[in-house]
Amino acid sequence: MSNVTRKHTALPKAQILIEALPWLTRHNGKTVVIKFGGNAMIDEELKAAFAQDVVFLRHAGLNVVVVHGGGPQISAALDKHGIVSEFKAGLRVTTEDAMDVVRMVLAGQVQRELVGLLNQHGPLAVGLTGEDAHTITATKHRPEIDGELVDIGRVGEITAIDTGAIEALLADGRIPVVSSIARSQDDGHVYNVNADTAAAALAAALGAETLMVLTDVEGLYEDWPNSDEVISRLTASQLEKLLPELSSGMVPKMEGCLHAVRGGVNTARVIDGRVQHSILLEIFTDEGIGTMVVADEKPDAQPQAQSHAQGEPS
Ligand SMILES: Nc1ncnc2c1ncn2[C@@H]1O[C@H](COP(=O)(O)OP(=O)(O)O)[C@@H](O)[C@H]1O
Ligand SMILES: CC(=O)N[C@@H](CCC(=O)OP(=O)(O)O)C(=O)O
Repeated sequence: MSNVTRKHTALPKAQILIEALPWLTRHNGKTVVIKFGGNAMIDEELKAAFAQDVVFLRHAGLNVVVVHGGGPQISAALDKHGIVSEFKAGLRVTTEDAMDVVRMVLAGQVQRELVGLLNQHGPLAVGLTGEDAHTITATKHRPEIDGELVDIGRVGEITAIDTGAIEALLADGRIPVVSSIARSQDDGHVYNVNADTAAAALAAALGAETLMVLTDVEGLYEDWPNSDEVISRLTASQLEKLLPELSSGMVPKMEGCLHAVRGGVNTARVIDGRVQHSILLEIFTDEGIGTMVVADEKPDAQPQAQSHAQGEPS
């Protein structure tokens, strides 16, 4: 291949990199928390592409924190142990025996695998659970179902986040990979925390710019399961109104997005983790793919928007 031909074939690649510049400039030095859902870990190729995207962001100057799920992997392991999986209010009913399995699968299998994939690109990833260095502290969670508080075992409600260990890792150029297990603040147990909830709490506590939640749907469907119309953007207040209508896995996910945005995170996004390089796709589309949750418009911005609408010809 001649030098001229080489230049011609490389030019579109340079243009593609330049298209990412505004996003990368905006995010340089900022923190992004990426939640990789167990349902999005479909095959080896997808997991490898996820690791490439995360490492790319890290090398592009972002502080990346990975929080991983593993719901289907836990259910499969519980099944092998003859323990039936049951969910209430979108959360796994976690007996003491089940908790051992949850911890083994999340910290011993899923987290180890992701750390391994990331570290194929260099000495970057360090795995930890919420138990380490008091990163996540919880107390027993009793969700309210039909007006009654129910006991769902060793499921934790986050009471405190200590970002010290994660921040030290980020300052050292590492990629923390966090399993959603919490230490107890009062009874010496460990608790199972939904990974969306953990990711959102960490994003808020870290003052992250963005929370990205990778799952197995395109985003939040407007009228699930009847239609596949994805809501592309909604404000915190709009989401709050929608919450009571949501079901199953979307409940902790969207509650988490709301918590993150109300806690100061600029945008929380639910994106389709089944699409290869879905994280990088976000960089190249201004509005992003999937569903984006943003803070409510500032009060002083509203009158302007209203007067503009009023002034329009009917
Ligand atoms: N309104 C909705 N829009 C999209 N998905 C929904 C909605 N309501 C419920 N779901 C369900 O939530 C699931 C995603 O949550 P979950 O299974 O917990 O995934 P993950 O392992 O990624 O956390 C979807 O696969 C879908 O079955
Ligand atoms: C309390 C609770 O439900 N914990 C979750 C933790 C894993 C998780 O959240 O994984 P996904 O993100 O893949 O769903 C569970 O036991 O399944």
